[in-house]
Order: sequence, then C-alpha cells, then structure tokens
Amino acid sequence: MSSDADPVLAVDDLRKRYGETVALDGVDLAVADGEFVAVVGPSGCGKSTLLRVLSGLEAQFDGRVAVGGTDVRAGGSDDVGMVFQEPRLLGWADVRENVAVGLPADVDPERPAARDRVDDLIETVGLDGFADSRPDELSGGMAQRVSLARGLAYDPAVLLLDEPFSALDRLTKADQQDHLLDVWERRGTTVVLVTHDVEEAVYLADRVVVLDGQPGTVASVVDVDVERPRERADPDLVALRREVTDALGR
Ligand SMILES: Nc1ncnc2c1ncn2[C@@H]1O[C@H](COP(=O)(O)OP(=O)(O)OP(=O)(O)O)[C@@H](O)[C@H]1O
Repeated sequence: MSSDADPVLAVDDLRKRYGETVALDGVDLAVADGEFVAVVGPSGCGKSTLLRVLSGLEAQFDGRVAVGGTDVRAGGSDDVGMVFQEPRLLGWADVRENVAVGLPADVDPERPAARDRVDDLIETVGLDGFADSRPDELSGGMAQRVSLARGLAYDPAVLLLDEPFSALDRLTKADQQDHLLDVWERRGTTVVLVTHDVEEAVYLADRVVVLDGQPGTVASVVDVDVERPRERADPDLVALRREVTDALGR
C-alpha cells in the first residue's frame, strides 16, 4: 500500500531526548490511511518512545508529528487509541465498564447510544456474553481483547499497539493476532504495532519498519507484499522474516 498521499500519520525528523539520553534521532515515517505498519527493533532503540510521542503522551520532542494532518501537540492525539503490553484493566469494574473508560470524555456511558457502542465493541473483539465479567474471570488473551476494545472506543483514526501479545503463550498469541487482523480488516483502522517478534511483524503488517541503534533511527523498511489471508508458513513470508532479521543484525 502506498503511503505517499496524505498520510494519516506523518513523522518528520523526530528527535526525542530524555535528559542526556537521546532516544530517537531523525526518525521519518509516513503511514497511509488503513495501513498496518509494524515497528521492530532491539531493546532500547526507542520503539515505545516512538509510540508515546505518536500518542501524545510525550509533548517534548523536536520535529513534526501529525495525525490526520493535526500536530499531536495541538490535539492530533485525540485521533489515536493505545493498547499496552499489559491489559491495564480496572479490577473492580466489569468488561463493559472497562471498555467504556475509552469513550470520549463528553460521552455519558449510561446513555443508550454509548451502551450500544460499547456492546458493539465487545462483540467486535469476540467477547459477547462476557460484558458483565470481571477481569479476574477472564483469560490473558480475553483481557487483552478488552484492552483492544477500550483502545477502539474513541473510534480513533490510528490504533497504536505496544507489544500487545508478548505476555501470551504461543497458541493464544496466534489467536489474538488473527483477531486483530479481523478487527483491522473490518474497521479499516490504521495500525502501528510495536513488537520484538519478527514473525508476528511480517505475518501482520503491510510494512515493517526496522528501528536500530541508540539513539534509534530507521535502519530499514521492508514491504510485505504478500496477499491476505496469509499462511504463516508461506515461503515468501519466511524469506521476508530473514530480510527483517538481517536488517536487525546489521
Ligand atoms: N522516561 C524515561 N526517562 C529516561 N530515559 C528513558 C525514558 N524512557 C525511555 N528512556 C530511554 O530511551 C531509550 C529508548 O527507550 P524505549 O523504552 O523507547 O526503547 P524500546 O525500544 O521500547 O525498548 P524495549 O524493547 O526494551 O521496550 C532507552 O535508552 C531508555 O533508557
């Protein structure tokens, strides 16, 4: 997919420092509407920092970062939903209440339209029948799907995911990856996924951005030009995995 025309996410010459530590140095990235981009890189190269900047959680940086044409420092982050490695659910609240936390602040979660929206999201992530369950009644994969529904509650233009499946066992992980693909395909949300897992990146993404170094810079961008639905064992995917791994090792 081309990212040339009006990218929904535009990062130009991003430089981010924490005191003396430069975390990112001159990162450029353009993500097209509806595109699925994975960001991989070794520990400490600034992957989470990049997501934090994109989400508006970090206001101090040099360069330009815009979502939907609006600078994130000027409210562009309203168009961004975030899913973290840990589901970060409210233990005392049920699934419906946990998803409703992600609704825009001016929406009363008790209003019928808001309840319908939340129930629709719960169904979207495949948790029908669990709306009244509490987090301790859910498996790890289910809890992560609540977190995904919460991230979608704002109906964001861009969904940012920071290693959302890394704490899950292999089978649950594969299941959740397919679930995310399903949600992405049905909703058309633009996705930026940070992961350590090259296999996951290549299986899911249209493009894999390899970050490297300290400070982090874009070392390589690998297009995953493989038709969907994909087979994990597809020789083209296996070859692309090698290409990404080689780029990481350089
Ligand atoms: N709040 C902070 N204060 C100071 N330094 C920080 C802070 N957050 C990140 N850093 C530093 O910025 C650099 C990039 O960190 P970041 O967490 O973005 O990397 P990462 O690629 O996500 O790592 P990992 O894969 O281990 O999560 C590291 O050198 C880290 O120590």
